Amino acid sequence: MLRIENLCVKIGDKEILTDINLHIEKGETHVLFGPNGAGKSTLINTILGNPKYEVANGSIYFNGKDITDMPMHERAKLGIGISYQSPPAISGVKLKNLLKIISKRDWEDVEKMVKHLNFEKFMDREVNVGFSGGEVKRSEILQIYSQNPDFIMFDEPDSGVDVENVELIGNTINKLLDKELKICERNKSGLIITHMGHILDFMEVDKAHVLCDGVISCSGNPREILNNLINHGYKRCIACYQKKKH
Ligand SMILES: Nc1ncnc2c1ncn2[C@@H]1O[C@H](COP(=O)(O)OP(=O)(O)OP(=O)(O)O)[C@@H](O)[C@H]1O
Repeated sequence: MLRIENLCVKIGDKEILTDINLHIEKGETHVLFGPNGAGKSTLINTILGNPKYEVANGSIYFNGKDITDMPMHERAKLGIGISYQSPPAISGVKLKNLLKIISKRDWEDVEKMVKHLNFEKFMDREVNVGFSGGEVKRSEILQIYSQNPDFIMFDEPDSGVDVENVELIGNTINKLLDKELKICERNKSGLIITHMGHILDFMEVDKAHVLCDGVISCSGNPREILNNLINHGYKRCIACYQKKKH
């Protein structure tokens, strides 16, 4: 579904991502770990086509199509979506009305999801205005469910969220990514960015990557990598990346 080859990304004169290779098949969900400033947001913004990020080298393919130079709105039309870490508040627009505009699903299904996320009382409120951290995450999940893209990036869906809501968000992401189906029957793929991996207690992912200083320093079994991070922090990953670099 998504293939990234030898991607180098700059902001101004500064190279932020170096030689990124990433392949996420249809039906797969990958997780991206990395310390602060590693380049995780840069990677997802580049996949989205945010013009602030310049692709200095390499290519991005989506369902076989080269989207490296494609504008953001066309990528969205192809089925690339994001659930943001800190989306803006939209004064004057009720959540219910926004959902009616962006939704590609039957309204009945959206209402079922509203109920599942215990979000009924937020439908008549202005989007994200005065929402707590956990409420913003649920609002984002609801919006991405309504838009129904095929490839979904979740930027830190578990940060600032209490245990009950991490479980609810994890279960909902599982639903969004067709996790109840066999991998060959799924139509969705995902990329999840997380610092500490709490969300992984409630969902299955297929592969993990660690990004250090703009380089993917290792990829492999998510649980193994997460246990390593819990026990040793990013120190070992940075040492590993420095060994590879020299
Ligand atoms: N406009 C900019 N000019 C120069 N450097 C920038 C600019 N925007 C981002 N950077 C740098 O790019 C690097 C990667 O930032 P990015 O936000 O992608 O990291 P991240 O892994 O998402 O971090 P975090 O986990 O803290 O959110 C950082 O060193 C950051 O300072």
